[in-house]
Amino acid sequence: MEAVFLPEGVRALDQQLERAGLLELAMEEAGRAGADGVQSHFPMGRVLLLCGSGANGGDGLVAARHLYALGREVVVLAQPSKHPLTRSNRRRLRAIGGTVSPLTLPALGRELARADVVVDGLLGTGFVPPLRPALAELVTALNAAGRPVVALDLPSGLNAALAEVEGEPVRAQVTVTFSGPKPALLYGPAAHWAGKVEVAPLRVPQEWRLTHAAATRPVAAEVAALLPVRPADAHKGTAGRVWVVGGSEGMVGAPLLSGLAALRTGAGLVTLYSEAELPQKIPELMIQTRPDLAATFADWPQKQRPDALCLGMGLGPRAPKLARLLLPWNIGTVLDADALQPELAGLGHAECIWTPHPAEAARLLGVGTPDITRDPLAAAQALQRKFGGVVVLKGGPSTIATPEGLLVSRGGHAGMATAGMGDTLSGILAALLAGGLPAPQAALVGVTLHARAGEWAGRQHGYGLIASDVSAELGRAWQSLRDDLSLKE
Ligand SMILES: NC(=O)C1=CN([C@@H]2O[C@H](COP(=O)(O)OP(=O)(O)OC[C@H]3O[C@@H](n4cnc5c(N)ncnc54)[C@H](OP(=O)(O)O)[C@@H]3O)[C@@H](O)[C@H]2O)[C@@H](O)CC1
Ligand SMILES: Nc1ncnc2c1ncn2[C@@H]1O[C@H](COP(=O)(O)OP(=O)(O)O)[C@@H](O)[C@H]1O
Repeated sequence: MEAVFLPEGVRALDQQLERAGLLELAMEEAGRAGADGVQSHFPMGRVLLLCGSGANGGDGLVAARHLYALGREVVVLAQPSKHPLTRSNRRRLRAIGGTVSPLTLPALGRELARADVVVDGLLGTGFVPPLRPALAELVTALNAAGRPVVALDLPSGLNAALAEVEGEPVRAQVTVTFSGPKPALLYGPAAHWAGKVEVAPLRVPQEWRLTHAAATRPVAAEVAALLPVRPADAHKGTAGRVWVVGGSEGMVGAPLLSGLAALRTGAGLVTLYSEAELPQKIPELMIQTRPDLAATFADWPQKQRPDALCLGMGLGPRAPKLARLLLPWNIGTVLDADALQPELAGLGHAECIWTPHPAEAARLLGVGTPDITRDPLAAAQALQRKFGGVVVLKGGPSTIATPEGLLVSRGGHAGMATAGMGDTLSGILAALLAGGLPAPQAALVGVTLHARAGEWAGRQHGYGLIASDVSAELGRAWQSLRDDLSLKE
């Protein structure tokens, strides 16, 4: 289980490490991981290390010592050290013959001309934006030189907590981040500056890491362990009955995509309910057309209710009324698209999943879309508190808010940025709910399957992949996720 950290979490963890007398060892491990990152990605040539005055600079000085010991040609330009461990690591570097020169613009210019790779140990989680002008000038010069950069913890000038970018941060090819990733390394546009992100968890007790984490990012095997296993004598009645309630004139494809995804995720019986005529394109789907869905469901006998509902895709303005009617059924319910309306605040129950994309999330919270995308963790949490149940704030990655905490998804493919992809996710989630997974687990498994199927489809179709390609790959995605579990066992 990987931990996602905000700066305050890193500070609290550092305090705990300091009390235990382990902070120095943690910096040693961090610096060594940084040096290993340089060695594995840029094994040849002269290394220029830029070190700030805080602990991030200390990591840089440790990295310099390891690289020097490995026989690399090393040049260190550093600001005056303020952190006690940064000071002691400066002394250690000097003790083995390394030199440290003051970090000035002329010195940087000279050394950049001769460097093959640069290590950015200027600022980490202690950075408080905006970047002061003297450092901003150095960062601009560094980026203009076009040398490959390995950033320690995060590229200097990025606010670790946020996905937004203010001013010009260091542009890194590789970022070696410590303890766990920070939101700025997970979500664009900030993450675009970090290059390839490698996590050096540091040998910190798992419990300490999780205590101070803002969110977690489960590894594939942890998600795979949640996949339901069906008995050999299963039949369509036990494999989960899903209803998709959606579609309206001109919007007839959305419920079909949800229905297809529900079938491909293993739902035994999938029925589409709509007030519009839906084309019978997928023979395995049962289609029920009703002139007034609210009247149809008002007196529906409890015994004939499905195992899970998927509501809102292309449904139009009737969606909130139907949501009010169907949420009290208290069965697994996915609310998407037109069913994502602020008037439904507080109506979520333990088995429901709201699936907004950022613009829908903004509508639900009454804020602008940039307020959502700059801080997806906070937005997902606010949505969960306001609407109840489980929230999947969609994106690449998606953020899942449950009453127990926040999760960040892995995987996906840029080709998934196409219409109908969210409808597909809704169908997957509904099938998992119908199969008996509790909503928090269904959200995590569903988002992971969707992303992985997108990866498989992306290999074949690239940016031209369409939503039904993702459904076609769901079986392979499921199987490959199970393989991750078997490999671990
Ligand atoms: N558990 C872990 O994960 C571990 C993490 N570790 C590492 O600790 C790092 C955090 O270290 P940290 O807290 O010392 O802060 P850090 O990022 O070095 O920045 C402080 C410096 O920034 C400066 N500064 C601030 N704002 C500025 C601005 N706008 N413009 C210009 N300058 C500005 C500020 O200057 P001052 O305000 O003091 O003048 C101060 O000098 C973390 O990222 C990771 O690398 C490991 O070592 C151990 C285990
Ligand atoms: N670049 C990407 N990487 C990973 N997943 C993506 C990416 N772009 C889109 N997705 C996923 O595709 C889905 C898009 O949903 P949405 O915008 O609601 O589509 P629609 O409304 O057209 O059905 C979300 O689940 C999102 O996480």
